[in-house]
Amino acid sequence: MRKQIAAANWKMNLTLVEGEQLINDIVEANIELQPNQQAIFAVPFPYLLSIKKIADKVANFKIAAQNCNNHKSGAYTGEVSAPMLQHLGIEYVIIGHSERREYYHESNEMLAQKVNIALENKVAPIFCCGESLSIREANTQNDHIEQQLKESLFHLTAAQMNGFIIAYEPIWAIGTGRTATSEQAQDMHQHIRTVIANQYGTSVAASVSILYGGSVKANNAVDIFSKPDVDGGLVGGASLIPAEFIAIIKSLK
Ligand SMILES: O=C(CO)COP(=O)(O)O
Repeated sequence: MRKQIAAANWKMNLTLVEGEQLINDIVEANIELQPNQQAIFAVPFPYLLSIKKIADKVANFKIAAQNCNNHKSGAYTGEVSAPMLQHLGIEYVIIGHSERREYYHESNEMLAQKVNIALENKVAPIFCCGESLSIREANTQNDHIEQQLKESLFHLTAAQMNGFIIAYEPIWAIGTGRTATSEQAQDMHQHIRTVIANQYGTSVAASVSILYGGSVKANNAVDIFSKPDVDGGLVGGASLIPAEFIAIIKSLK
């Protein structure tokens, strides 16, 4: 049974004290998670260990970094490597968020390198894909997403793809309050699963968790997560508010 995941992406928000307060509030809610359900907190690099210490009180609460470099080590001032994350005990890393693709010019090819280096170091990628508004308006989103997956992931073996996590985040729905409808999310998630099935077979495709991201809130999470190919969400703004994110975790199926 594939994982159902509520992932918080704090982005570049909160002081450490505010972050600790937020995760403490969520821990204290004593949410009962099923064995296949997880909450993942993608926090700023300097907070990884402090937040991990609090999250570790709950078995299915995990920590993610928001990025890693595409090299193992070296003269890359200001960067953080996958081996560093592994040695901190960080289990996940977001790779290819649209904000990094846009502001830091991360190409599909560079993201393939990041995926490789994360996997080599046993940090599981949460690989993001998504289309811009102009691509959606031209109705070429399916081809666009397929290309992102092919160029960044399809060199992987079936064993590496088994249980992989992908986040579909339409750029036009991020931070805009304009969420995709649950039908639009389901259509794309089904497309993603079909593309994976064509490459790797149906059993690998069925094992991949596909999260939806883009203005997920407490009041739309149940509807979006109820769709058969939606395995939870990657949540920005609403993950910064305890009551909102608690409700989103409770909306997992
Ligand atoms: O980018 C996102 C999560 O990675 C989505 O952000 P919002 O939930 O704020 O739209």
